[in-house]
Amino acid sequence: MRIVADENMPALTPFESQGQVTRVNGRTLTRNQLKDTEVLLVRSVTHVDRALLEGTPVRFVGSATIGTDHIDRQALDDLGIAFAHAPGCNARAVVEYVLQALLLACHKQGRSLRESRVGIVGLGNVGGRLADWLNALGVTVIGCDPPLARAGARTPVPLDPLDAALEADLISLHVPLTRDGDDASHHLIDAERLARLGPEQTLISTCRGPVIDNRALATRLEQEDAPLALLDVWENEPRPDPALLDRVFLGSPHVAGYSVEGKWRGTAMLHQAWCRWRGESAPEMAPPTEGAELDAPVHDEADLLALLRRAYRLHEDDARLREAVRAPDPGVAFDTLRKNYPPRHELLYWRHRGDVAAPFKPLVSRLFAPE
Ligand SMILES: NC(=O)c1ccc[n+]([C@@H]2O[C@H](COP(=O)([O-])OP(=O)(O)OC[C@H]3O[C@@H](n4cnc5c(N)ncnc54)[C@H](O)[C@@H]3O)[C@@H](O)[C@H]2O)c1
Ligand SMILES: O=C(O)[C@H](O)[C@H](O)COP(=O)(O)O
Repeated sequence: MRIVADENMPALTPFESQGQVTRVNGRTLTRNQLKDTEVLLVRSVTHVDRALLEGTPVRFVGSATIGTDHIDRQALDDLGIAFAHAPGCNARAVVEYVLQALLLACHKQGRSLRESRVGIVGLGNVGGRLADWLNALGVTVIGCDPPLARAGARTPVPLDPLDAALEADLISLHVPLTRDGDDASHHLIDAERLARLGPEQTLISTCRGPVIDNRALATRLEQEDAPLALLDVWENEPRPDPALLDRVFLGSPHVAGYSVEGKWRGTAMLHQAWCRWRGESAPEMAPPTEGAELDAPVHDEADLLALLRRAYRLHEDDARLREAVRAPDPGVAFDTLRKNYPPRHELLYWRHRGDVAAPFKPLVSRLFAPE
């Protein structure tokens, strides 16, 4: 069994014990590299479509990601190729990132997160968990998720229209990138919606770059009454617009979900799906943990931010990205940052020590609780 896998995919040992694994650059993968391949394992940088797969022996494609906008599902169906991805694999890492982003934005704007209203657009694995954690902190959350609303799904917060969520003090986007249908999210946040955001508001995006019209955002951020913006994802990755990066409060190179555990779960979920597809029982999975101690009392929001920064420092990603866009080849520099990303553990890897004031207890217990 010949397996081709993205070179940035960790924890491939279970695949290596059942096949011959070749690691490739996912960004430049071509059909020629798949001529003897039955299994293709990708991440979000590989466009998987008919042109890549037609005429190859590939029968199973796995993407170790939550998002699937890089996969042409219709083409896979037409070619009779099985597909699996990894829903929720790195959701926890993204929510930890967003919680830090919210606290940093509040600090910058001189407001308290607990007294602010947060709009969450998309209440799936990431947005739903974020809503739950913010509820636990006593924050008022305005949720927007038309597909869940239509399905009458149970959600951690009541659902409102998009325009209501966009009136919140801080807004965080968690929708898949889609281009068709009633809920299409391409340029969901366009010039007209950006014009309605004011200087006291914050816009955070960790979903996909094209959900915000980046050119319109760069123009809006030049204006005096601009909102604050924090972006992990960009149009035209790996070459985000340097003018836009200049104007955002904090930016990072699409790494909100880049925890050791999130990446590990992504590969493990594909291995389980592959086993099931082969008619074998799927092995149990549990990410490796070491349970190191993290001593961090929490009495106020500054302490909560300090606790989150013990595990991960968003400012470091911001500094690295600003340097990368000035490199001779910014696209290569962006991808190199992601390839050589320093190990970052989710909070559940640590054991928390230290006094926690009553208003913070429900959230802190969630931060360190296993799934
Ligand atoms: N930056 C990163 O590292 C990173 C990591 C993980 C996921 N992501 C992105 O975040 C997205 C969300 O992740 P998730 O795990 O929560 O996905 P999910 O599929 O669990 O949830 C997405 C939710 O968005 C809702 N939705 C769809 N269209 C909508 C619209 N137009 N308006 C409002 N809601 C809408 C869906 O009903 C669903 O509940 C992924 O699709 C992926 O693109 C980015
Ligand atoms: O959708 C996701 O899970 C993430 O956006 C994605 O995994 C980011 O990492 P990449 O696949 O580009 O390495």
